Amino acid sequence: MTSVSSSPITDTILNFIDGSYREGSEGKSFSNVNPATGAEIGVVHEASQADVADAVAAAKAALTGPWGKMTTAERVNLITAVATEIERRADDFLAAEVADTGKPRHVASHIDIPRGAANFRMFADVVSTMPGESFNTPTPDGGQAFNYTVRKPKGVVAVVCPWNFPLLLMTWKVGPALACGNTVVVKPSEETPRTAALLGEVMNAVGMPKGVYNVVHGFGPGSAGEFLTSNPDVDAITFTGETGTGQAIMQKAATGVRDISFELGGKNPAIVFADADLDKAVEGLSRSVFLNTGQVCLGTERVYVERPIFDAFVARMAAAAQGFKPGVTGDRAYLGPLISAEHREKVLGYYRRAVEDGATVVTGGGVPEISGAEAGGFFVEPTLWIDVAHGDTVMREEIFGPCCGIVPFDSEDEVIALANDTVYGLCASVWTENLSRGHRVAAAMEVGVCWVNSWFLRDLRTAFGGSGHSGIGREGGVHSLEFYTEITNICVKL
Ligand SMILES: NC(=O)c1ccc[n+]([C@@H]2O[C@H](COP(=O)([O-])OP(=O)(O)OC[C@H]3O[C@@H](n4cnc5c(N)ncnc54)[C@H](O)[C@@H]3O)[C@@H](O)[C@H]2O)c1
Ligand SMILES: O=C/C=C/C=C(\O)C(=O)O
Repeated sequence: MTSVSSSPITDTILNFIDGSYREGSEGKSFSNVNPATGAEIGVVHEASQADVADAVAAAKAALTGPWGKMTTAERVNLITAVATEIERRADDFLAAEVADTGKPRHVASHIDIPRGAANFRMFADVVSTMPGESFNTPTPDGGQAFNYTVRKPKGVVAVVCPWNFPLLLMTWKVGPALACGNTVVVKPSEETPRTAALLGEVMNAVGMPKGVYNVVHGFGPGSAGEFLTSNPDVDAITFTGETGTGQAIMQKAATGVRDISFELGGKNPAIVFADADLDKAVEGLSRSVFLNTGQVCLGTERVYVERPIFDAFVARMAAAAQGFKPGVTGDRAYLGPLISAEHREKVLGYYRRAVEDGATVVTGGGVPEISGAEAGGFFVEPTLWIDVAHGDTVMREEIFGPCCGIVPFDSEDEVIALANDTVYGLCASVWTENLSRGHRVAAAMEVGVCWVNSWFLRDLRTAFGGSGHSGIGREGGVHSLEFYTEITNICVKL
């Protein structure tokens, strides 16, 4: 059986439990919609609490089966084979991701799918090369002791993911989790079930022992998400999503004292100094505001520009914004749809709120005229505001759409204070040709990641995550090992 059985009308998307695809045991299902057209293209089988329990039990059993007995080298070979199979089936993953998200094919083919494979290769390397820790310890009797650490998998890891980069963000967790010898139960977003389900075919194809990788479909409260995070046999929870959801999951994780890794929301600032290379800043920031239709946690939703170049910057950004044509089938298709009608209403609510609060709409602010198959898609116009106050709602709350407010500043101290005045702390970017200032201001940002004269450049070995309401913990390179393993220190009296 495969992840998706297709009919002339819609696809049926199944759960993947203990190496097999199956419907939900309570016969519940929900609609899978293509956001570019608004049309139903599939039916997703919702996992019941019993199905989720079966998935957790299968993951637990796999820990003591062949998977749990494998050497690191054997695990590395398997997850490397997963990466190779994802690359071999890149077109299938591309079709699945585009169907679920409506995003333009060039976005998914350049970002989402390649990172799906890279996230497995990266952590195969990390676990193969990660040194251990040891100490020669003088002892009170004048002798010696030898201390060293061994790392063991945490166990069954619950992986709860969002809809904006479904394969990327799921494998960013599954890759290191499996590399470290854990097993996983994945709960993809209800909006984007396909690539997580499809990965089950890859796991079977490479000979991954059954129960190592499981997928349960559903929603959050009262559904698969809550059933999974409250299951007492889950040993750790890694979650990416909204801050409010993180708070709800954290309460469930407290039962049983499970470790958590959270990648949450943000309200990321960009600072453009008067000496910035304007071409670089406009290219980088227009991507940061409009890539993936602004549905990027690392995206920029507030830009502070040093006053002497404010008007020039606004004009250049407006021209760039108008180059992002809504639509995914046109030859210049750059701006895909938002993920759902509900999310579009949320974003349009912020578009209205900005104007109510006195903002000037430089470009956009509404819904584009689109005809044909995409007339039913969840599109909005790329939007820029000026005459926004730092304290306005659209400058403080995460919108998660293709829009940003632009505010002038006059001094370095002033703009550092403005940038850091938020409950979030995910990322920032600083644009200046004075690199001493670039280093200085970047270090002053209270965020997990700060880019200087760049954005979304990713070295997967680096620490990735946020502070404050943007998350708990860091993932990436050896930082993922800290979350996905338990350490035992062994002391031997010599
Ligand atoms: N920091 C990062 O790296 C990062 C990356 C991508 C997205 N995000 C954030 O994710 C959000 C957008 O994604 P979203 O709308 O899918 O987020 P969301 O929080 O609505 O949902 C995320 C996942 O959590 C599940 N869920 C919801 N309520 C739950 C509950 N009570 N218990 C268990 N599971 C539950 C959902 O079904 C979904 O699978 C934005 O806030 C964005 O900033 C952060
Ligand atoms: O929308 C958020 C994107 C997050 C990206 C990563 O987690 C990554 O690049 O590893």
